Parts: sequence; C-alpha cells; structure tokens
Amino acid sequence: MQSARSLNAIEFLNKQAAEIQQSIVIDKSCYNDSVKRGLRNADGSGVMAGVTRIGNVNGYFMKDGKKMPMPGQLIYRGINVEELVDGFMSEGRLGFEETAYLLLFGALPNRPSLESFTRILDEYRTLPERFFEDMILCAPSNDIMNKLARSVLALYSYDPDPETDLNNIEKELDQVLHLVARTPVIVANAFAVKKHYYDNESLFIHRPKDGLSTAENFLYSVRHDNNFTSDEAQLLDLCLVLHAEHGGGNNSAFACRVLSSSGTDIYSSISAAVGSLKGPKHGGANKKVMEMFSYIEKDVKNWKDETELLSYLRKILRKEAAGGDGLIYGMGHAVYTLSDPRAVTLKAMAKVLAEKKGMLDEFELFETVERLAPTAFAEERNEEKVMCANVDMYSGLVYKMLGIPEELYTPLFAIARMVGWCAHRIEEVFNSNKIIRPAYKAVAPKGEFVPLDRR
Ligand SMILES: CC(=O)SCCNC(=O)CCNC(=O)[C@H](O)C(C)(C)COP(=O)(O)OP(=O)(O)OC[C@H]1O[C@@H](n2cnc3c(N)ncnc32)[C@H](O)[C@@H]1OP(=O)(O)O
Ligand SMILES: O=C([O-])CC(=O)C(=O)O
Repeated sequence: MQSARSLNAIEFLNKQAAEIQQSIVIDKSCYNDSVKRGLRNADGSGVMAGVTRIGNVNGYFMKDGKKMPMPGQLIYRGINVEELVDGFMSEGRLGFEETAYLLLFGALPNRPSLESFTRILDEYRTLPERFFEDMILCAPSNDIMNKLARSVLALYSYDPDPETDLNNIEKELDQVLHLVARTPVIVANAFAVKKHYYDNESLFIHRPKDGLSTAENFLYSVRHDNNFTSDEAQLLDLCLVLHAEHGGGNNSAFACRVLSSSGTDIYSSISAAVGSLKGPKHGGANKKVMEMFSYIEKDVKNWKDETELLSYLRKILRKEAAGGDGLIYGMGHAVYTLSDPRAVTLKAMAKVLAEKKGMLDEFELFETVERLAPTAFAEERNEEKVMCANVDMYSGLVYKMLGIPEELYTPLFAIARMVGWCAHRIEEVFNSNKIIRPAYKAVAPKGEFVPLDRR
C-alpha cells in the first residue's frame, strides 16, 4: 500500500503536475517523413524494424503508393493459421502443443517429436522448490499479469545459470521450454492466491496432471472440482492457438526483441513482454472489452435501438462514457483493416456458445457494436476509417461462456503468447545480434544554467 501523502507531497505534486504539462507537449507537426510517431509511416503502415521467419500478419496491400484494405491473414512459419486449425481439428487433436512446436522450432512435429515435446512440457511444469510458497503465496497481487511478470523475473534467481550464452542455444531452449510449461501453472496458482487474499475465498491449489494438454491442465487447475468437458478443452485450446503469435512488430514481441537485443537474460526480456501485453491497448483489451460492455449494458436502455447505441459509442469516443478512455475496445488494429482472422473465428465460436447458453442477446449486442463502431468513429472524428473487430473483441465473451473468470482473460493471452515471445527472443539473440537503438529527434529549445538564487 502507498503511504498517505504528506501536505508537502500533495502541494509539490500538484504544482509539478501543472508545470510538467508544458515540458511534455510536443507538437504533432514535429513528426514527419523522417520522425515517425509510433514508428508508423504517413499511410499508417509500420516502419520496417526487422526481419522474421516466425509469423506474418497481412492486413493490407500497397497499390500505387496507397494502402488498400484486404481480409486479414495470420501465418505461422509459412502456414496459414486457418489451415493449421482445420488440419489438427480434422485429425481430432488439440493443437496448441504442435503449434508451439511449429513456432519454436520452425516446422510441424512428426508423431515422435510431438510426443517428446509434450512429455517435456509435463516434466517442466513443476515449479522450482519453494517458488510457490515464497514468490506467489507470500507475495500475492490483485493483478495476475503483474504477478506473472514478477514471477518470470523471479525465476532468474532459481536458475543456476540464468545469463544468456551466445554459444549455448541448448541452454536457452531449456529456459524457453521451462517458461512455456510453467506459465499456465504460475497463472493458475497466482489466481488461486488472489481469490484467497483479495476475494476472501478458500485457497485450493491443484498441481498440474501429467498427460493433459496445456488447455486441459489449465481448466483442471482453475476449477475447484477439476472437472471440464472435452468440448471446453477444445475451445480453450483453439483460443490458445489463435493467440500464440503475431509477428515481430506487435508491442509485446517488439518489447521482448528490444530487451533481448541488449544481451540481457531471457527472464528480463519476457517479463517486459508480459508488462507490455497487460496494457489496455494490447492484450489487456480483452478485459477492457468486457468492462466496456458492462457499461453499455447498464447505460443503454434498449440494446436493440441502434440510434441509442450509436450515440453511446460516440460518447465513448468523446471520453464521456464507459470509463472515459476514449477507446472503443476490441475495435481497430495497427495492421488489419477489413478483418482480423482471429476475431472471425472467435466470433463464430461465441455465436455457437451463445446459442447453447441462451446468451444470444448479449452476443447480438457485441455484433451490433462491431457494426456501428466505424460509423461512430467516422462521425466523431470526421474521418472515414476501415476498422474491424480485433482478437480481443470476442475472446472475453467466449471465456465468459466457458465460465472462466475475467481476471484470467489477459493471462490466458500471455500463456499462449509466451510461445511467440520465446521464438522471437531466440531469433533476436541467436540471429540478429545487433542492439536495437533508434534515434529520437531532440526538439527542446536551447537553455542555459541559471544560478539557484536567480531562478
Ligand atoms: C492484441 C491486440 O493488441 S489487438 C488490439 C487491442 N486494443 C484495443 O482493442 C483497443 C482499441 N483499439 C485501439 O486503441 C487501436 O485500434 C489500436 C491500439 C489497436 C491500434 O491503434 P493504431 O495503430 O494507432 O491504429 P490506427 O493508426 O488505425 O488509428 C488511427 C487513429 O484512430 C484511433 N483509433 C483506432 N482504433 C480506435 C478505437 N477502437 N477507439 C478509438 N479510437 C481508435 C487511434 O487512436 C488513432 O488516433 P490518433 O490519430 O489520434 O493517433
Ligand atoms: O499485432 C498487434 O499490433 C497486436 C495484436 O493483434 C497481437 O499482438 O496479437
């Protein structure tokens, strides 16, 4: 708990908050062809910051120097995710483990390799001795992403040889596999402890069970009675596959690559990625979407009245409703234009589940918001924008219908994305091996030192 502010602190912070406004303002005109706001070109496309063989995200194509919208495509190691999903589903398997293998090692595993890989994950799920007691039980956090980032960093001190060795990729792979295997366990344990300390519930800890997949083990661990159905496991597995990787430029993978490029250890790099994903404009949006809809459900009298809904969305954009952030969460994307393929699949899953669970009204509200958001944006900003639902729009609704609590939405994203981050880490450290160091144009006016008594 932060200690109560003294009078001096209150006055100081008040004065400085007003003063700092002057020094942080940078006119948007300072950004131009050579200084790129958010590392974005004038047409909104991202600055090319690197080269990767891991994932590819296509959301537009260039024609006569103009960005043209197209249906989104997500490709893992050259394989379209839709094809990957159809492939393992048609063969009647869960797919997260083979997706993880594909992303980490570059090719789909054959049967013996997949079996060794899943056996290693079983073996590596065990947390280091006293890690749970000392790092999770004794130092709980109300926020599971915060607990995960701290746990990843803490694993450094439980690793007898934690520093990166450029001549030892095998050691790095061992660290990677431990992180991939342990992340769901840390999340499940951190959640149990959070429910106990902050929500006054009984504490129960289920150790992971050998032979279960990542999705099955997660459901097994977070449910009081360990029970889950194969349909539930299949849906969660699919969610994990869809969230596993998104190219090198997404904020968390790039954060991981930036840190990795300095030569720092894997735990520092990955904890930074977790911190990035927590952000509400990134993976944290799945939780924010559900918060936004609880405002909409409360404030909009008639969900079917599109005029009322549109006017509420415009209020959100004006920062006058739904928490005042000014964002319609779950909408928009830095790359995708017409569609985010993950959102398309998640929406279809949400619809089927909503029909089964009698939640079609809620599903239809999400769908209407998705349809009206571009109009609200165009009317409010006076600017036409091709804008689609992103991965975070329907994932929370799917999790809600699977009975998964809201605190776990972003951590589930992290469990899946751990694979993508680790693949980018390996590529950055063992291939690029050049410190990432862009330039910043300094725009402060010239100043001079004034003696203290004359200020
Ligand atoms: C896993 C993921 O990270 S998926 C994304 C999850 N995030 C969200 O759902 C949050 C809501 N969406 C957004 O904030 C944005 O669409 C982002 C962060 C995803 C992408 O942002 P950008 O790359 O800046 O998008 P883009 O360049 O198309 O945006 C143009 C403008 O529209 C605004 N905008 C884009 N989407 C939205 C939105 N959903 N609500 C309000 N304004 C938006 C941007 O803030 C930007 O404003 P600016 O001109 O003042 O900078
Ligand atoms: O690519 C991005 O900017 C964000 C995103 O959708 C992801 O990381 O899954």
